[in-house]
Parts: sequence; C-alpha cells; structure tokens
Amino acid sequence: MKILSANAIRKVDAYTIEHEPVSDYGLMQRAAGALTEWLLERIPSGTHVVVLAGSGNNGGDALVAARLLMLSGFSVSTYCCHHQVTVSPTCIIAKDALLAIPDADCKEVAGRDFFPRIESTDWVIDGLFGSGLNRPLQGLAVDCVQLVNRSGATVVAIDVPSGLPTDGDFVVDPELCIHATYTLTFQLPKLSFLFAEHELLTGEWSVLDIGLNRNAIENAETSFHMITHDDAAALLHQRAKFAHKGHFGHALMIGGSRGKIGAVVLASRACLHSGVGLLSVHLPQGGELVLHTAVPEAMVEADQNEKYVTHVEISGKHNAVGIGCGLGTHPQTAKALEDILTRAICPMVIDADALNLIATHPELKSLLSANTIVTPHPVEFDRLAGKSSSGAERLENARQWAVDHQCVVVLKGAYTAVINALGEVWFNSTGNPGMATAGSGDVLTGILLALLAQDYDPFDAARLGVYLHGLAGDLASNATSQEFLTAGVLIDFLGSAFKKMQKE
Ligand SMILES: NC(=O)C1=CN([C@@H]2O[C@H](COP(=O)(O)OP(=O)(O)OC[C@H]3O[C@@H](n4cnc5c(N)ncnc54)[C@H](OP(=O)(O)O)[C@@H]3O)[C@@H](O)[C@H]2O)[C@@H](O)CC1
Ligand SMILES: [K+]
Repeated sequence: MKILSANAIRKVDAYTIEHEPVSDYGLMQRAAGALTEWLLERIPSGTHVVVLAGSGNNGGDALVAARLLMLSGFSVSTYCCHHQVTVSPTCIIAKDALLAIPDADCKEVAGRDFFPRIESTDWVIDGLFGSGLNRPLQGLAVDCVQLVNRSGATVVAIDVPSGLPTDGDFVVDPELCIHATYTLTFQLPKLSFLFAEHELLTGEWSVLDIGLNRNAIENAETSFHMITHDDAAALLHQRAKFAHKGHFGHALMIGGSRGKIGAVVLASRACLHSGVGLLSVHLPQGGELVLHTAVPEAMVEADQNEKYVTHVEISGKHNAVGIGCGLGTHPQTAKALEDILTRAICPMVIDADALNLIATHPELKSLLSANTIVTPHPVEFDRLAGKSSSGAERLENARQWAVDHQCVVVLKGAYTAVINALGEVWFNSTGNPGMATAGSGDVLTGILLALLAQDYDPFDAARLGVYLHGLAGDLASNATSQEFLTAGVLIDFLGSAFKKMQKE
C-alpha cells in the first residue's frame, strides 16, 4: 500500500475528478459520507456533537458531516473558523447545503469570545485543517486547538489532526495541534502518522476508502509504502515437495556473552522455527551446554573463550550469517567482528551489540556488503548515525545510511521501517506494544537469518521477516494478552503466523 505526499494525493484527487463522473463536491460528499458512517457506528445516541470547520476542503468535509449527522438525528453545533480570507468554493457549497436544512446553524468564530463551550461528554469533529496545512498554527487557531485539547471531549480528526503536517515536513509543538482520539484519514495512510512522537496527536487512526482513482494511485510516484498482508504473502517462497534440508540453507548464528546467552538461544530457536535447513551457533564456551540443552536441533561451534566471542571460523558452507544477539562489546569481540565482516561473502544480518561495536569502531562500516541487513532500534541507530531530533529526521538519516552503505536498514519501532539501498521505505503494519519486551529483537534476527539462508533477497527477507514477527506478536496477544507476551511466546506463535501467510 502506497503512502503518498499531500501533493501527490492532490494530483490523484484531481485525476479522479477529471476521469470519473464525480465533482469536487461529489468527492467531498463521499469523504464525509464514509466519515459519518464510521461515526454513526460509534457515537452513543444522544451525544452532542461540536463540529469545527476551517476555510479549506477539510472544513467542507466537516460541514457535510455536520449536515449528515443532523439528518441522522444528532444535536450538532457547528462553528466556522475562517482563519483565511478566501474560503474554498466547495466549502461554501457545503455550508449552503448545511444551512438549507431546518434548525441548522453555523456560527462564525471571529475571536475568543465566540468559542464554543465544549463538555467532556461531547464529540468534537475536527475539520480545521487537513492536508493543506503548510506551516505551524498561529493565533486564533491555536486558541481553538487548545480549547479542544483541554475539553476532555472525544475528538475525531478529519483526514489529519489539525496542526499536523501530512508529510511530517516540519516539527510540531504538541501544544499547536489537535490531540485526536481518532483520526479518520482518506484513502491512504499518511507518513506523519508513523512517527512515535505523533501518537498523542493522531490517537487511533484508520483509513477510509473514498474510491480515488486506482490507476492514478498506481502511477503515483513515492518512496514510501506500507507492507500489507498480500504484499508479505507474495514474498513467501513455496517449499518444494521433494526438497531436503540442504535446500533450505545452512545458517550461522554468532552471539552470546556471559550473562547474555539467552539472547542467542532465542534467536536460534526463532531461526529454526522459520524454515532454515541447518543451524550452527557460535557462542562463548560457557554457553555450549545451555545451547545444546535449550536448542537440541542446533549444532554448536564453541569459541575458545569461556565468556565472550573472540574468533569465528567463517567457511563457504554457511549460506547466511547472523551476528549480534547478546554478543557483548569486548575489544576482542570487536576484532572478531572485523574479521567476520572482512571474510564473510554470504548475506548477513547484523543486530544489537554488533551494531554497537560498529558505532564505536566506525571504520567497520566500510566492510558492510550489499547483501547485509542491519536491524537497529532508534537508540542503536542514533549511535550509528548520530542523534536525530525527530522521527522524520531519523527516517531521513536512515534512508541516507542505507544509500551510503548500500545495505538494508530495518529501523525498529511501532511501524518498523525497512529501507533498501535506493532509499525506498516499507513500513510494517503488524505488531503491538506487547512486543516491546526483552528478546523480541533477537527473535526478529533469528527469523531474518533463516530467510537469508533460504536464499530470500535481503530486502524481501526484511519485509517478510518484520511482517511475520509482528503477526506472531498479534496472534500471541490475541490468544493471551500483550502483558503476557515474552520473546519465547512470540516464537511459539511463529508457526501460526507462517500458516496465515500461506495460500489456502
Ligand atoms: N485529497 C482528497 O482526495 C480529498 C480531500 N478532501 C479534503 O480536503 C482536505 C484538503 O483541503 P485543502 O487543500 O483545501 O486544505 P486545508 O487543509 O483544508 O487548508 C486550507 C488552507 O489553509 C491554509 N493554511 C495552511 N496552513 C495554515 C496555517 N498554519 N494557518 C492558517 N492557514 C493555513 C492554506 O492556504 P494558504 O494560506 O497557504 O494560502 C490551505 O490551502 C483534505 O485534508 C481532506 O479533508 C476531501 O474533501 C475529498 C477528497
Ligand atoms: K483535521
């Protein structure tokens, strides 16, 4: 699923109007109709609704919704905040249509004294600004936003919360933006919804289909996508009936240090449960017995050192290497990492302490090869690339990093971003906060290693892997709860996640 910029959506909108039997106002009615349908399924009957309309088409949507809600029997108070001298022509049509029904009212907010009284039991429909916002809010609009935010009412933002730039192109002070309970956005997700700091602003967001022209969406250019179930399912390889374990690759997992053997155990278990043929694990000698006991399916290549990894034999028999889980950052381990990066020619997944080592030994970056996946969480990424002041800035830095080092970056988060060497970004759509638990990242590394060993292209492996990982988390939390989730439980649900991906 594409994520288009406000500008690209405007073009799709114009194309739709030009090529289909629908006018500006017709499209607005469709948008407001979808919105009202959503609302009617959720607003408790008897609720008083406060509609705030700006001077653009976002305001027009709000006015059409006000009309539809009144026709459905709701008590609606409508306020026009005409912060612009010019009011959009479609917004004027919507206002006239509203005022044509009996008892309809639309008060002009000319100053603070004209503000509505908003009760905490009210529902507020925010149609002040949509995708046309191009600068931070000022003056009366800010006062209005703050009135809404302090009211305690349920707030439904139309398209985007007013004050939030659709493409995340400027940093928003949360005081200058609506804090929506729900955001109902049209047709496609918006980039700015995917940054952690905007969660407070968007609340729970969903996409409403308003039937914009499919061809226009298909042809629109963008670097941003969201991974849907169908996208991920299309990436899954079929397993041939006559295949044997040699067909599914031999993976080498390198990790563990004293006190962190569990990380490599989890990653190894996840790897074996993700379809790999053979798994060898290289870990400090002190962890050998633990690994044999916890993961009997794996072969163990113990390091000569008891507590941390010092030297790994890389041979041509391995189809993929994973390194980092619980690895520690001992100087001798750094040396071993340099040696591995220099000699390994197969695809690699690099995680956790291996990334921290690269951050403290930046000369290692030049050894990364094109078929590498790195899987930093935001703090690890900032260590690698320098601090970012916002999610949008970090995403741009991660795109640049992927281009500069010609590898796949998996920037982990609520919407994990998988970025290829061209700077194309695919955001994951599965997963839940229950997965923010120790070892969850190790499980992902195991999955990615297994897919690389099975000869998945690194970008495909990363997109499919993050989707499966999140899906296992969703299935696990549905069957138990987010609180109950541990990395081990995630692995237990990997089987069901793969099953959901297979064609019926
Ligand atoms: N795309 C679709 O498919 C469909 C879209 N639809 C709806 O249209 C909405 C987009 O409408 P829109 O383009 O009229 O823009 P909107 O956000 O209402 O702003 C109006 C004007 O405000 C101004 N302005 C900007 N920043 C400002 C600021 N900080 N403080 C003060 N003023 C500021 C700026 O004008 P400027 O000042 O730059 O001249 C801007 O033009 C979209 O979100 C959706 O709800 C649906 O109806 C149907 C299908
Ligand atoms: K809005």
